[in-house]
Amino acid sequence: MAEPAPITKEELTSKLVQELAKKGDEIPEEYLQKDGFPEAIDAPDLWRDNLLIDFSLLSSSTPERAKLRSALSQWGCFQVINHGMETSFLEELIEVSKQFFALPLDEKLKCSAADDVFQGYGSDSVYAGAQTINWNDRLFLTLYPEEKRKLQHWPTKPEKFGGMINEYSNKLATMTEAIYKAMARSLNLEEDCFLKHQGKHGPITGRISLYPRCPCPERVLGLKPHSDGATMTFLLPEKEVEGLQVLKDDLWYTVPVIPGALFVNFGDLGEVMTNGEFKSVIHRVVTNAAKDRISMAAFCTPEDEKEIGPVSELVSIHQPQKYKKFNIHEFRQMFFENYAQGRRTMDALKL
Ligand SMILES: O=C(O)CCC(=O)C(=O)O
Ligand SMILES: [Fe+2]
Repeated sequence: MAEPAPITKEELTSKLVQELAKKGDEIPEEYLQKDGFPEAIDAPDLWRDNLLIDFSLLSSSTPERAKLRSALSQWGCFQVINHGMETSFLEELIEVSKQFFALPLDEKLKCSAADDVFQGYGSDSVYAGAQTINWNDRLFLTLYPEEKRKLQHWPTKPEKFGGMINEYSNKLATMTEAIYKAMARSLNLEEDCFLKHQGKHGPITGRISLYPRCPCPERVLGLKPHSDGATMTFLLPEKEVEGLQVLKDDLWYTVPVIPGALFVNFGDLGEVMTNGEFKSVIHRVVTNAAKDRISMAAFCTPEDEKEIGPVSELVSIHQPQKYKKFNIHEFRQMFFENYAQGRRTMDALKL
């Protein structure tokens, strides 16, 4: 199956959840989860202790790296604080994103994803195939490195948007490098082991999502259970509205919003790279009837020309290779095909 063909702006508009939500409380069948879905557990202490990483300690503290290792191998995610970005800056990023989604439709369509479904403003239903559709609209943008940005899809309004996103992306690129190093050291590997494998300037793609308030939250998901087609994802949530949940041992856990913290999760390419030492976490987003929710996800991937596969340092007689080797183009194709059929790409990557 090929990637989806471009669609017209009219088709795109007809699939926007924000427009649908304005029409009233009737929800089309294709958004409804037939059998509902299980509730999540609140375990706030876990997120304030075992799964909370102090970024400023990663380069100097062995215990902090051990905590990182344990979080990634057991859960595939953590929250990170003391990363050097002010809480007020992060809150403003969400605010500016809110302002984008609040613009008139015509203005937003200037960044439309109609001609390229993986860049710009649009909704998931465009390429969801015959499955239940996610209750969200989003703005997809290549954030890093700068020369890969497709600026025709970048909003010019609000005016602050471009500058703030630029600052944020550069900061994430620096953080990624430091986290890859700490991950390697936590596994007693050479510090540059994962960095060499990924390249220093692997693309970071942003996905800013709007989950409009939903009249039927018990039957509708903002984002269905999935794992990310990335090595690692940084997620900046809106401070007042929770929605993200992660799966561990068949139970769902609410991810609480910790002001100023970023949620970091491992994706499929990260699990492959570490030969399964670190897990690609399955997660989902629930909706709520009271408020819209905004989040900003940033997906880190390897440099395009890198071969993807488990690093040789984590393959041995005692630790057989668990995943195939492939390149990013093969991966994107597989990811899209599996996504459209509601399957996990991870399963197709196993040997
Ligand atoms: O909105 C969120 O909290 C999660 C977003 C996400 O999982 C994704 O975009 O892949
Ligand atoms: Fe995700």
